[in-house]
Amino acid sequence: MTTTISNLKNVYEYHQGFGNHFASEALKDALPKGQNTPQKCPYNLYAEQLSGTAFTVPRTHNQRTWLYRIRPSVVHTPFVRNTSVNDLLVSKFGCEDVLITPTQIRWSPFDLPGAEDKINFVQGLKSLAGAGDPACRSGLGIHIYSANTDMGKTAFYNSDGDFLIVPQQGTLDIFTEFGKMKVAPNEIAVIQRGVRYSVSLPDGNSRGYVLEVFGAHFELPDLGPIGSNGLANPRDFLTPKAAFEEENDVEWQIVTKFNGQMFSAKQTHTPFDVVAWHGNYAPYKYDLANFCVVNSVSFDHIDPSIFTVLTAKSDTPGVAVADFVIFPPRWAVTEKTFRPPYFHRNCMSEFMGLIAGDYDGKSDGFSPGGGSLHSAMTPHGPDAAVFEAASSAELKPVYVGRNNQAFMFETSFMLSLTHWGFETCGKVQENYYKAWQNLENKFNGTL
Ligand SMILES: O=C(O)Cc1cc(O)ccc1O
Ligand SMILES: [Fe+2]
Repeated sequence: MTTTISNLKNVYEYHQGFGNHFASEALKDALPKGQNTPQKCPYNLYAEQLSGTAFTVPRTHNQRTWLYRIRPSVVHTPFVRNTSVNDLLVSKFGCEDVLITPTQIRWSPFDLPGAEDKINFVQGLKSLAGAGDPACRSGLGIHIYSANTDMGKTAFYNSDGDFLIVPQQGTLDIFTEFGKMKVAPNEIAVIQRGVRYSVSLPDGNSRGYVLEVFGAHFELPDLGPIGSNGLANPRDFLTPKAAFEEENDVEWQIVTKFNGQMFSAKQTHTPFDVVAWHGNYAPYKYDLANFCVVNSVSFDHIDPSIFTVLTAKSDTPGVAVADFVIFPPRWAVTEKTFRPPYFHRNCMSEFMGLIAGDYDGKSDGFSPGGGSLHSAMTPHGPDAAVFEAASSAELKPVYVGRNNQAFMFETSFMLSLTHWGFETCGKVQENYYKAWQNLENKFNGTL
């Protein structure tokens, strides 16, 4: 017999704030008072802790949540290797068959699934590039997803790292153990290691980008002399409030990526049975329109670190495993300045994607749903057309694209490419290098 009782309270309601310790109840008094593990929990719920950091890290870094649920998540059959879920999601960049090149790469928009294909979010994830290995808790993966089907009674959790998800087309309706959140293009979501979720696609065809970090969690960047406000403000981060369903005698599949391999297990109850939770390890979303842009109001092009939304720090101060950086709509007002991105070679590697509109560094060929990779020490910068136009443009204040939203995953790791990303996807633009070939010698020897 099947019973599904949906508790509609709190659905798409959110707690506000970044990194807060929240207390969330879908039923009144479902959280134990004054302790975590009472002999009997309210409503006969089971107490379960989800740890996001080692127990013993410094208190300021400690992340964990207590979940009060109808059944503990251990009630499932053994995990079995399941290669049919997805074999294009790659994690072991140090040892798998990957490709290495310093050359500049640009991808045309990645294909949406064909109408005859039924691809859900987990099946639609494909790796483009990455570094390191989840087993050593070090490195990152850069993936895209392209999907058109709800996950239904399949829940996914990533045992390897945190996902920062950047939808480019189609809203993601995500049922997590912590509650439900809707994430539309121009919003992002972070779903940490271990958190179970199922993605529905109310708009059908959906596409986006994923940054996976293996050994770190995302933080707000330090603001230095900027002071205590600006960039991504903590109160604009939204974590779902507890919302649960009760469902028995219904088959659920739990899928996990564990040390780079896909596994699945079965259980006969919903994993979304958390009636209450408290703690600071919980998924969240953020609307990029809330980013408070800080930039030069006098002269010169400032480094893109001013646009950092979130950073996953390495153990070296100031050096990120990966930064999530955006190029949001903003006023450009600098005087006597070449305003677009400068020519440069960076010790970091830069993967870029485009959510909507244009990017001021490129005149064409960089399109929403596509991407580019400029790896460590590989030269890049404005294309010839952008250089010509910006070198003689009138420097009045201009608003840079009301609907533009480009972003960058910037990493201190050196990235390898997957076969799918470099070959099979068929989206790599052979002629990308030509974007710069018309930059002529204009040297005239006199001032
Ligand atoms: O390469 C890019 O387009 C990203 C970028 C933008 C910018 O304004 C300065 C440096 C940089 O790497
Ligand atoms: Fe760059």
